[in-house]
Amino acid sequence: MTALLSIAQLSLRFAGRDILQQLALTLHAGEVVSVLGSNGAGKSTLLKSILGLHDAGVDQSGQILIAGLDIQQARPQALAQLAYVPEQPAVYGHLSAIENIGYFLRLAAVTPTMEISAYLDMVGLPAHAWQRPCSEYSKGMKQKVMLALALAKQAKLLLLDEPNSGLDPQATEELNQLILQCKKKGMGVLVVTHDVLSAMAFSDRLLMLANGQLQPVLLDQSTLTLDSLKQLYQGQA
Ligand SMILES: Nc1ncnc2c1ncn2[C@@H]1O[C@H](COP(=O)(O)OP(=O)(O)OP(=O)(O)O)[C@@H](O)[C@H]1O
Repeated sequence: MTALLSIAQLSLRFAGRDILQQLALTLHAGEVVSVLGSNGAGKSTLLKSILGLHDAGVDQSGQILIAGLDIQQARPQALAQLAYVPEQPAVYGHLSAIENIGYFLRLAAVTPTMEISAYLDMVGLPAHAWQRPCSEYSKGMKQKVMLALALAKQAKLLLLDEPNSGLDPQATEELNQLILQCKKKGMGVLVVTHDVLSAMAFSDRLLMLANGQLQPVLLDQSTLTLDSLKQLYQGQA
């Protein structure tokens, strides 16, 4: 089975400082992987590498394949396979959910297999909001629009940056369930987060980014304390 995300020997330097060092990661269909790490560890840098967003001048080496497609050599085809939800979901405030999704699908030259409203229904966005401008939406509602777009686009790989930040407990639970729904549909999901409890709830694997590399983390919710987490982040666990 082709991995949906395959990263090999990824190294990246900013101003002579190593941020990622020979980093490796493989993620398959139906798998949710969460990346934890201290502030400044390089989590957003890693996402940017996967998205091919670094300036041409950035010192980066290694290989990133999305559904078997090289992000450097077949960028448009590789990017067509993924959906990215940034920490602040990027939707046009003056457009409604339906208009936003319609616009982004047209940009991607994708014809959805169902009505856009069916995808909004699937992610649980209340019908009364569908035609309202997204500037009136909460963060959780904007995330739902972006997840509906990911489903309509039939993205294979979903990247989520800090999805739980700024969400109240109910919105957090709804988002966690949506991530599991994407997993059930066979998407591969990569989450960068500081919300360890949520990550434990929806992830198949937890990884810690430290010293430019990803290491597996095993956590037991029953013994989790702030102290044990601090130790984990300091590499002493
Ligand atoms: N364009 C850039 N030029 C130079 N240094 C950068 C650049 N972007 C990020 N950095 C540095 O690279 C390091 C990793 O940053 P990054 O934003 O990836 O960390 P992070 O793990 O996402 O942190 P946080 O949890 O705070 O969001 C930091 O020291 C940051 O200052």
